[in-house]
Amino acid sequence: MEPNLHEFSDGTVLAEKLADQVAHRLAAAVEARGEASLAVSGGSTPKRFFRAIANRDIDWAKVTVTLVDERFVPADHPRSNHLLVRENLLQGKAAAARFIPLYHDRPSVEEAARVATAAANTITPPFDVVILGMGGDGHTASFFPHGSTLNQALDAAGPRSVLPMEADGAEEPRLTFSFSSLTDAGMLVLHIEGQSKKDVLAKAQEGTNETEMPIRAVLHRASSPVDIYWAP
Ligand SMILES: O=C(O)[C@H](O)[C@@H](O)[C@H](O)[C@H](O)COP(=O)(O)O
Repeated sequence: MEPNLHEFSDGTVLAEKLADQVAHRLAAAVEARGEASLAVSGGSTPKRFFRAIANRDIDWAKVTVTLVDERFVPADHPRSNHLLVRENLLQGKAAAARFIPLYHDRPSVEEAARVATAAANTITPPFDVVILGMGGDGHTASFFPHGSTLNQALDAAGPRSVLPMEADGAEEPRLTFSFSSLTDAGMLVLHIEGQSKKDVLAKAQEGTNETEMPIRAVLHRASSPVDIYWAP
């Protein structure tokens, strides 16, 4: 299934439009089921989107927010995605949302992943909305090239779970939802900005080697349609 490319004049216009679409999807889920779920990425790109969605007028008390991946650092560490979400998304109206962290203070990232998997299993699958980013090396979530658990993480038949991941491209051990947890979302979005990311996307779309560019797994075999949101 070919991804749908949505291009915008700048990151602010993109953030507002994406926030409209995500809010609509979450509100519809709450209307239909009495609950909704949103899994977001960390990094620098999502910040404007977080601030835009935070004040959309939906029943946030019925929305569960989590992360597609997390650095294995405490929530007060500057590289924590939980910190990023707490400071930019779980504000205003969205402060009422339930947040499920991936980081847990355990002696190993493997033990933290087991605890995170149990906590994540309280979220009714599939996610209503998943927002992925992409690194310049073609990673997404914490599916890093040649990552320590990459084959397991990208296995479409694998269990819905949070896995530990270590890789040369990751500054610290990571916790990441598996491919099977993320790619059947009601709304599956890849949010990238800048020409260099667009060039990386084009290279990813041309090739097939997922170990080299794990984003290819999402682009080529996600069960949900992929909506790419891009601005210069
Ligand atoms: O924890 C993370 O870093 C993210 O989940 C990661 O997958 C991110 O989406 C890309 O690295 C892009 O990051 P930027 O938006 O900062 O380029």
